Amino acid sequence: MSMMSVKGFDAFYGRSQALRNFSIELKSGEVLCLLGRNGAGKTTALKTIMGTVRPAAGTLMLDGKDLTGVPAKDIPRAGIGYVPQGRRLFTELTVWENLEIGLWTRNTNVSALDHALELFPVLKERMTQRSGTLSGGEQTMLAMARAMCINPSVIMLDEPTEGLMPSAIAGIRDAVIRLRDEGVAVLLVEQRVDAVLSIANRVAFMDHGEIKAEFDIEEVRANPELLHHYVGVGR
Ligand SMILES: Nc1ncnc2c1ncn2[C@@H]1O[C@H](COP(=O)(O)OP(=O)(O)OP(=O)(O)O)[C@@H](O)[C@H]1O
Repeated sequence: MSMMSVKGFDAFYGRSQALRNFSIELKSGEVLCLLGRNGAGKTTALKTIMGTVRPAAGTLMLDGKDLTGVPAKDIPRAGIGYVPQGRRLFTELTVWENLEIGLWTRNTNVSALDHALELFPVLKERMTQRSGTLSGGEQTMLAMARAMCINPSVIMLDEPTEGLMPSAIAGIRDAVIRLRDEGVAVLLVEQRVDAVLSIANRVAFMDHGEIKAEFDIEEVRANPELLHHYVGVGR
């Protein structure tokens, strides 16, 4: 049973504070949705966990291992997969080459790749295609498959369905649910209320770099005005 724990992250861009005492706990087999208005600090929270933004204070633990201050390049090796906003694929490289980079990252073997392709069979037929020419949904699937190639205990997804058609969104949602059911801990930044309600186990509301409140999804379903209250969205 895997567990990631972030405690008391502060982060700054110059003199402006982007994270304030940011703390979350995430267990294997659950999806925690991070919700907040534009600029609340959601992406910064993920980048700070990945080590590309250095926290001024706070600790990061994964399965009892202290990852605080570990260089960004070693975070995926420790088992944290990341699908950044906009996917960040190597668009000039083929599907296979992008996946290979995932495998090299943690020296995982082909079983990790087989598993990723089982989740996203559409990629199997496109291994030699340049990834920049994939559809938006396929690109997101490739970014998720690449993250799966490290056999992650935790996977963090930053608005994976942004800009996708409804049919592609459903595919991504199913994939996230499968990852969760396989015991991966999922941290999801997602704006779509219907997606949040259908896949999250818990919701953490963020504002001005801080977690303001956290609820089990049942509480949010029973009190949808919470969404309006914290992020200004209705149903
Ligand atoms: N590289 C940077 N340099 C300076 N300020 C930054 C930088 N990146 C983000 N910020 C600022 O930090 C704050 C938090 O940004 P962040 O991208 O984490 O928010 P977000 O909640 O992910 O927003 P969105 O929903 O719009 O993606 C914003 O005020 C943003 O302008």
